[in-house]
Amino acid sequence: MTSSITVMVRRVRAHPEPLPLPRYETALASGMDLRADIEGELTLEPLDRVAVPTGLALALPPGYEAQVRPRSGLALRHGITLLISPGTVDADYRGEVKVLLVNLSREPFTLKRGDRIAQLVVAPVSPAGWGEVEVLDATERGEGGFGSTGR
Ligand SMILES: O=c1ccn([C@H]2C[C@H](O)[C@@H](COP(=O)(O)OP(=O)(O)OP(=O)(O)O)O2)c(=O)[nH]1
Repeated sequence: MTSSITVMVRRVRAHPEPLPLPRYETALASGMDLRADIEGELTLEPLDRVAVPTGLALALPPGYEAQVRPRSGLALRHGITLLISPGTVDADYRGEVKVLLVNLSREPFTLKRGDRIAQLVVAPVSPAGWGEVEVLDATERGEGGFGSTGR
């Protein structure tokens, strides 16, 4: 069992019926579902793109990020998928977390208030510096990529 960290969260939209905070649905889940904090409904026509508000602003501890990732079920059922995946929420970002969606289906897609539209994965990050060299160390993979190991 790994220890958990505390992420400070602020609701940025006042509403008489606030949405529940994201939570892990199972004991070992890595993502917490984000909900659409919209008034009523929002319809995306085919190829429409929109930054859907979640109503949440975060203060992640230094050394952490949050990744906005698609939910596979949503993509499969409705043909709607995240335009930018994963999105990155930086530890110093204090604005509202938004989910970038594009409707890739041929049909309009309607979101309702509280629909779970993406998942948030909180993860540690290592700051990296550059070590510039003329020759990189040899590895088994070498320059092979993009399917070089077969199907
Ligand atoms: O799916 C996303 C992606 C980003 N963000 C917020 C949090 C992040 O910290 C900020 C900036 O994101 P990013 O660094 O990806 O954007 P950029 O295009 O590089 O803009 P900037 O110049 O503001 O960094 O926008 C979201 O709310 N949802």
